[in-house]
Amino acid sequence: MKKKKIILTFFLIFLGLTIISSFSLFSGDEINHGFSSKNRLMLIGITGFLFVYYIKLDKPFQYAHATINNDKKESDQKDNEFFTKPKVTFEDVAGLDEVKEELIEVIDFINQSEKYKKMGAKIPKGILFHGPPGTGKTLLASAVAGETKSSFFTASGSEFVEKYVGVGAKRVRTLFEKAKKEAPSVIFIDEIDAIGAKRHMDSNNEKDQTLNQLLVELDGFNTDQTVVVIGATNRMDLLDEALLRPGRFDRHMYIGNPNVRAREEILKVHTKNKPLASDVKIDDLAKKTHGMSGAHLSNIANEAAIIAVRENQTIISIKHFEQAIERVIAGLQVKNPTVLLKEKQIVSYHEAGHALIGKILNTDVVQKVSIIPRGQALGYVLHMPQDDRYIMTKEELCNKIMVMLGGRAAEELIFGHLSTGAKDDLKKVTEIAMQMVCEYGMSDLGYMSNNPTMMQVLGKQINKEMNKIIDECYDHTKQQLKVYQEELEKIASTLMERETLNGDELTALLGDFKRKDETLEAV
Ligand SMILES: Nc1ncnc2c1ncn2[C@@H]1O[C@H](COP(=O)(O)OP(=O)(O)OP(=O)(O)O)[C@@H](O)[C@H]1O
Ligand SMILES: [Zn+2]
Repeated sequence: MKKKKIILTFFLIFLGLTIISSFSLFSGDEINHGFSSKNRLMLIGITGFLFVYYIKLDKPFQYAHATINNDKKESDQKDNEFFTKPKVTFEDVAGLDEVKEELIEVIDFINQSEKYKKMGAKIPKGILFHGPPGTGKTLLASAVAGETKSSFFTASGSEFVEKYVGVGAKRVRTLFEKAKKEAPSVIFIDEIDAIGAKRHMDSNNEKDQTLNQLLVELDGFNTDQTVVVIGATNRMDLLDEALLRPGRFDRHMYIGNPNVRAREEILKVHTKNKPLASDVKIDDLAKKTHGMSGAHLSNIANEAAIIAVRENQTIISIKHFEQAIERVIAGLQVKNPTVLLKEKQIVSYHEAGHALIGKILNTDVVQKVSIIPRGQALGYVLHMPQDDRYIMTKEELCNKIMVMLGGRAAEELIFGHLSTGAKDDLKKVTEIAMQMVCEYGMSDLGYMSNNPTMMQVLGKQINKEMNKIIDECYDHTKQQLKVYQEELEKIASTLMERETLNGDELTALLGDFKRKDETLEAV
């Protein structure tokens, strides 16, 4: 290949020179020198063709070059390991005002570290974000780096345990070394519970070594280095005490699910660059998305846009958002479901039971009842609380249980037997009853506050109290359904026919059904 290339190089030089000389000779008499313009054109054509061939021949050299580039890329990648470019600032983080306010002090420390160092002030180097998933912990940490134009290093606790098996402790050291070298920097360790969970007294396993290294690193850097470490977890209760001690992760910030105002802000951020129809009212959407996290809301905004594109629309309307909410809450709609007629009947009564009890007790607003299978559910009722609630009374918790038992009670009332369809309902009911007894002191056992020793000793009595609550709620639910059986049949048969009813349709279908309230009092 090399020989061929050398010969071709010489030949091309020779041809090139001939063409050049043909031009200089041409200044005189072209015919005398034997270079007609036709010949010259032919010569240029042949040279061009050979040149292309020459370039093709050169390809292996290019590959070699590419390999060198790849090697360089790999070494760059190693250098950039853990490093992420922060693309957001506080403007991109909606709501969370109290947390942002607290973080302003940290930002000031990074931006004006000299001011603090002069005063000998020790600024918290370890901050712990804790709270449910998808509430913006990662986003917030990235925004701290963005606001301070710091280098941003991210790692996940589970990565140290799963990806870097055997070298977790070494990777932690590397992470801190890099961050110190690039200071000012922000280190973000997500899922910190994966390495920071309580150590076992007798074991010296790899996870413990990684955690020990993390503790060493946290203790190791002083105020001269402007490095702030932010950890995040959904399970703060699992963390080793040592990690939370002063000087380590000693500032704890709870990042919870957004309230209605924050949901509105988050939806605004995520619909900012999307063409919205005039029927989309962000404040209404915020009310309809109770209990959802920022990640859910960003998902809904994106899903609504995708649905609109799928329908060949140029703007996103409220109907697309409603479909997106359903998709996010209830899962994907099952295409061509094969549900037997008998099953469809059972599901219709089951969902009608939930919806009707919700209406009777006037708990949350029923937004939709459907027997179209979604995800693993054969039917579902979407209900949303009217307002954000922070305190609930015993009566309200019982009402919640009754709505959940409405499905099972309707099945028993109409068909005289039970089915497996109430599995999830029963799980949720048991959870609430357990909280009522063990956390809220709402049973005859009185105040308990989730004390593990007490729970062990009183195990049987706790069960008895929980059963008492659930049984009473179930009896009451069945009574209600008996009184309103006519309405139950009406909802179920409409569902059989139309498969879905929205909140307004349900209200219209029931009319002034509460007229029976007096009868119920007498039951
Ligand atoms: N307050 C918020 N403002 C704007 N967007 C938000 C907010 N909270 C969450 N989001 C959106 O949700 C996405 C996921 O959030 P993020 O990854 O920060 O949550 P997280 O709390 O770190 O979750 P996890 O605990 O599961 O790691 C973000 O990329 C963003 O699009
Ligand atoms: Zn149910």
